[in-house]
Amino acid sequence: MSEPEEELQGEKRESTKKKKKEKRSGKKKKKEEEEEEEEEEEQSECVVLRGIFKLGKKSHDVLLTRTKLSWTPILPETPTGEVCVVQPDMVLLQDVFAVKVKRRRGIGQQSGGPVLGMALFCCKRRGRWLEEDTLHLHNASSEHTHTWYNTLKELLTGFSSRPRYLKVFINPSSHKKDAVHIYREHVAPLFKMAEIRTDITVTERKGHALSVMKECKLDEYDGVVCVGGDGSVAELCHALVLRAQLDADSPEKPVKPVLPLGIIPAGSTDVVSCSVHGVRDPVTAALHIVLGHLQQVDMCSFSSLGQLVRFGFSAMFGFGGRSLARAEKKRWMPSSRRREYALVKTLARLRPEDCQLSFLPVKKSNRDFFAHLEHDQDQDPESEGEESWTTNQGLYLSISIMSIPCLSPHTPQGLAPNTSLANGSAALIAVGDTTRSEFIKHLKRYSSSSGQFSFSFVETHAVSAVRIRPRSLIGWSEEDSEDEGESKTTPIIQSQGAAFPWNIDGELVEISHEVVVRVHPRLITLYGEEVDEAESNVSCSCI
Ligand SMILES: Nc1ncnc2c1ncn2[C@@H]1O[C@H](COP(=O)(O)OP(=O)(O)OP(=O)(O)O)[C@@H](O)[C@H]1O
Repeated sequence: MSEPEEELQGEKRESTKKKKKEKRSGKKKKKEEEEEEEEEEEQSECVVLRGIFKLGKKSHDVLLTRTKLSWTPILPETPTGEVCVVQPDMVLLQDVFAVKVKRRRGIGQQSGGPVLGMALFCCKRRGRWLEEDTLHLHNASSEHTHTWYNTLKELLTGFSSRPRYLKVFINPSSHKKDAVHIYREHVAPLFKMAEIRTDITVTERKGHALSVMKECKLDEYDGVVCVGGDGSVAELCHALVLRAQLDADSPEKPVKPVLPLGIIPAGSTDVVSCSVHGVRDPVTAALHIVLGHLQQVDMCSFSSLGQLVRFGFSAMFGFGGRSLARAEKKRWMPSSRRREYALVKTLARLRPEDCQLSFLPVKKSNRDFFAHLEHDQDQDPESEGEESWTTNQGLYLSISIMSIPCLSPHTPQGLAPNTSLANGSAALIAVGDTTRSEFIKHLKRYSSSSGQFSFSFVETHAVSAVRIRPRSLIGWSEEDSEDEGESKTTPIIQSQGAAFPWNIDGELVEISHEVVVRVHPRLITLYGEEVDEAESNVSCSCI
């Protein structure tokens, strides 16, 4: 064998050896990790405390591990000596949000009193509803009870995602004007029980929350809470991202806010709240916050002529925008009547938009990447996995871009059931020109089970960006002002001449020129969890 050949063989042997070594060390590492996991599991299942408490009238053998508290009734021996095996009941500590020492107190007595035992305040699940539940454990020994109380408190402080200090914004003008009452009645008592401090701002006008968020000292808080409807939620989400951008001195690129946002629903539709809770319920929402359930959520930026309009979750152009613009002009009507009136009127004057629609589809591999991404991984896939822009010119009755499914009691599976909270893309739903009756058929299917997209005039795509360039110069104001009277609302973007109404997260935004929408994967963290369907108890009778 010649020298170079020998060298080559040597190199090959070396590389095979290296590979084998790497494989061995990989296997070793995996084994070590598995052993560590097992050890952790064993440790968490190790009994931390064991003692006797009365639950109800019966004495129980109570065990506390790092993850759960379980109890089994202590049964007297049967005369035959038979052993009766009873399965223990248990509560996971991840569902416990407070523990208190119980004392016997006379009328008017504020403190002291003999110890009776402990009360554990937990969260019980009923479908998607979270409810408060209390577990009473009685033992008159002060020492025994305090040992358990202190240990439980220490274990509960280990849940690092649970907030201790929250900045709360309440919109007193939301929907039925009962946001303050909802907060006081259903949310404040839970926060108090969980020893969460709050700093409350009752907003006085549109944009108030945004201006407070731009200036307040954020680092002392663990989270922000919004009590209001979708408009308030949108303002706070926008404010959180803007503030993060300002803090990071990043005027171009959106920056992920450090603080999560909790949403207490007090609006008329509560689409964002429904999408992360599955129900419109202030107690469920408050318990997600108290227990620190975090869900990362994709957001979009909406810009026109290179200027940021706002950050948000959804936008509707065409029918959705025009319908909202009509509803806004009848603000004095009750919200459900207003919505029905606007829907019917917009259907009666149904007309397509002549525009150029361009979009950047998301590659399947990119969607899979997000589906498998772990919560704590922080990669920037925005630049990856995109195909090239697709452009269509034509007539559209409606174009929607939604980065969340937009669940609501009216549309239990969402306006965009084909997207999820954190899949790194948005659903583009483009409804081409068709007859009024076909369009109504398509709309009606949203409130039933499915099939809303199985029409030849509807196309859907998973996208990372969309550009809509209206061709017609006839905007909203020119066409509709003569029969609608004066607008009582001020659009966020004032424009000169004809402008097109956009519905961005339920807020009316009037824009004259093209709009570019970009998806920003997992840009914001909300308190809640991914749900696939909202509970529905309403039906819309207007169409
Ligand atoms: N005190 C206030 N008076 C008037 N508007 C306010 C006040 N505080 C906040 N706002 C603004 O009101 C707008 C609408 O609020 P919100 O979405 O909470 O109520 P809603 O429109 O009744 O609910 P929904 O959007 O679910 O129909 C938001 O843009 C918010 O900035």
